[in-house]
Amino acid sequence: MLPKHNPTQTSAWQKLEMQFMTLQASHLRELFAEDPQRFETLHAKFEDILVDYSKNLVIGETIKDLIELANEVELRDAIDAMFRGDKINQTEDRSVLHVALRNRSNKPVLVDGEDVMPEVNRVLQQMKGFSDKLLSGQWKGFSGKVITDIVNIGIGGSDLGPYMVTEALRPYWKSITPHFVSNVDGTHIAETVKHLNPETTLFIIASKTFTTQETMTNAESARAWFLDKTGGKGEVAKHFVAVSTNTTEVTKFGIAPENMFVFWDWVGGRYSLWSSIGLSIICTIGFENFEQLLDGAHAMDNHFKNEPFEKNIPVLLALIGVWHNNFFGAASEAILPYDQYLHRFAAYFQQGNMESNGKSIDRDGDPVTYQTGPLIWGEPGTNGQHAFYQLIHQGTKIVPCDFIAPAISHNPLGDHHDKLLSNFFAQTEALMKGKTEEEVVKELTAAGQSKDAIAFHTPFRVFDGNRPTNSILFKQLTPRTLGSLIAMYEHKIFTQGVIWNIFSFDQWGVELGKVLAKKILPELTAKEEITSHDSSTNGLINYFKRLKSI
Ligand SMILES: O=P(O)(O)OC[C@H]1O[C@@H](O)[C@H](O)[C@@H](O)[C@@H]1O
Repeated sequence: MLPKHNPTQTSAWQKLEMQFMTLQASHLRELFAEDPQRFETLHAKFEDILVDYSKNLVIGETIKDLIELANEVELRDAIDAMFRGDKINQTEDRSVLHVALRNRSNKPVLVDGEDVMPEVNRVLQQMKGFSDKLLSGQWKGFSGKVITDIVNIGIGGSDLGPYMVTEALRPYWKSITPHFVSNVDGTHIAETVKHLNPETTLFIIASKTFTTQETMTNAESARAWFLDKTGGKGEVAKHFVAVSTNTTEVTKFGIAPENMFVFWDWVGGRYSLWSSIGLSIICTIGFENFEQLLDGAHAMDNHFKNEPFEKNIPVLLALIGVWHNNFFGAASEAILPYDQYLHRFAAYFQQGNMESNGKSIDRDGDPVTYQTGPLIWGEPGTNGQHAFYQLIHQGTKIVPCDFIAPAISHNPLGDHHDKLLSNFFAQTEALMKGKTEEEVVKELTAAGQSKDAIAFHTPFRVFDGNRPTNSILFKQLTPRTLGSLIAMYEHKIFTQGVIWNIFSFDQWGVELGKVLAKKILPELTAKEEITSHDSSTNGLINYFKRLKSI
């Protein structure tokens, strides 16, 4: 079980409140001027990944108190409980063992007294065998042609991870092109299959439960499209495989047991890309590259499990996040990768973070009296700079940002990468330093502006600065590095959940809407006026029906 502590009742919290009083009156520019060693003291390294957290309004003492907070809430015990396989997902009575999926040491991990590693390795070998056959052309479609395209049909955790990773690792693609269909909006599947050849396309139906409305609807439509396009000659068994924990439902759908790849209830949907949910990743980048991804995550797992908190990157990032969220009142965090390949990274961690820590009931069942998970958002640099950075630089809200960049591009075109990285460095410097009134006046005077013009223009051109950022810099976006980066954020989320005393591995908040949608569905085709809801919902449904002339 996880230890339970109200973080605001710890002595560290009181100390942090005092620190906040002092620090909120200081400016990062001064802190850098006062301490030339600031970068040296406030950065951490893991393999070639450097995390610079010196551009946050913290001093050594703050980090010390934040670590004391982690100690007071017994974070170390919580980490051990997860790795040990304790049922820390108490509201679903499940272990939380995505770390076992990438446990490259193969040391036994017990769930209900049974080692899960043999099963994990068996499914990995099954996926290797399948992807080898597919990529070598040995697996043929019903008409004898090799598979050129795969379509992963899944949603949430059964879509976001594989989609993000295959996009991030495009330089490692082999002979098969992956496609992803998630939305129940018919446009998604229709537009995806439009240009595909059913003879050379394989569908992977990915769903932990195999009951998710969106996925099952899309899977049925895919099967109908396949049978229609092949004039009924197509063999479903050669073009459909499934990834699920639910063997009964998979069999009912008509997928042969040998074409089913299982995983287990101790794998959370949003932590499942390491399991057979990663089948589309393996079929795209090959098994060896997927192993590298697992290796990178495993190395980060060991770092998280063993490093003292002073040097522990996920813990430090989590603590700094708590500092911004609970003391400075920052409601969101932006993830800003300066790497086009990471264009789905923020979207991926929107689910990872917000579904895990978007909770308001503590582990005793009581409402929390403090802020929990932040809103997560972001776009790749430099696109964001020309869109929403205005607010980050001069708006009324504090948006702590993670800037992420590789030193070496997979596409070394002219000076593109140096230009990209010059922006990466410039933005965090600008956000930290800002631009003073004095500097603006000097600049306008040098430009020959009149006194009146200077007086008018100055306030708009001042930048307060003092805006917090982390910079995460590494050599190149390889499968191994990506594995480490994903695991780093996963463990940051875990750490924060422990501090906030909430259950990070359930998602009851998504259920209510699903239930109501089921109730509404038949009402949309019923002849009569709908009166069973509130006036707004009734009004909207009835107007929709009028528009559709039902
Ligand atoms: O993989 P499944 O069972 O189809 O579930 C997909 C998604 O369903 C959503 O309802 C859950 O909130 C997600 O956590 C989950 O990833």
